[in-house]
Amino acid sequence: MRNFKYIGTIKEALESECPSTVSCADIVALSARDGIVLLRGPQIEMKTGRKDSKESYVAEVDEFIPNHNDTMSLVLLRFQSIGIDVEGTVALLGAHSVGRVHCLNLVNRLYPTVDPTLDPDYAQYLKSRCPSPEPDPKAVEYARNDRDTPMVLDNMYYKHLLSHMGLLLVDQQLASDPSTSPFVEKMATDNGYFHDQFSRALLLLSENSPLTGDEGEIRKDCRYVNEN
Ligand code: HEM
Ligand SMILES: [Ca+2]
Repeated sequence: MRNFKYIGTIKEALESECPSTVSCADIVALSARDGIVLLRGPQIEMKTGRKDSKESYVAEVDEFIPNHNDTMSLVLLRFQSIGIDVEGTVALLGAHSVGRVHCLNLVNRLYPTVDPTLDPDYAQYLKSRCPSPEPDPKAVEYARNDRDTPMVLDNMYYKHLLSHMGLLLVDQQLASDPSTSPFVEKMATDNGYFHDQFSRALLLLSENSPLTGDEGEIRKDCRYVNEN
């Protein structure tokens, strides 16, 4: 989302070469595929042919996208409802082996008291990154998801979870919940296993109820539905 502008750049290049042919939904999916390779993750063969929606469903986002303070059982239920099992959900969260989290989403674990499940040294570091209990929502104040290998999609995320260095509550819960912790332990020791499960689950995610044929359109500008 942080670099959504590049979706527009890719769309412009495609439209000038081959108008009204490649959907924004396919651009997003293939960008994820290529981003994963650039971050030294697995090569995932993805299908194309998704259409873009003819309406905007912003109101449905809150209903279907899990929140980082949700319980583990609710998070698992949400993924299960689109055919992704517990093992796959644990693997998908491994995407938090790259990228950042804004302080706004972290301060609830740091102030007024530090979440006791958080490693104390790590909490101290996070406080230095996020010194105010009430960060300005517009400020670019953040902590990296993974301080050791921030630009590699590897199993470092799971090693950190086992050392109580999960950044979001949802991350830390993955290591403590009995239904997910066995997978966390296995992924922490086996990067190949993590990559295999991540590939399998990302394919399922990318093929979740696509619009085909007349159900959708090829948007001209990814930020707007077509006029007609
Ligand atoms: C229970 C499910 C999930 C929750 C609650 C969740 C929540 C979050 C939150 C709160 C952030 C920080 C956003 C910010 O402060 O700017 C974040 C970042 C991120 N998430 Fe997730 N996430 C989930 C699943 C996933 C999945 C399935 C993927 C991909 C397969 C993913 C990939 C990422 C990435 C790459 C970032 C870093 C973004 C950046 O650097 O700008 N997340 N997530
Ligand atoms: Ca990493």
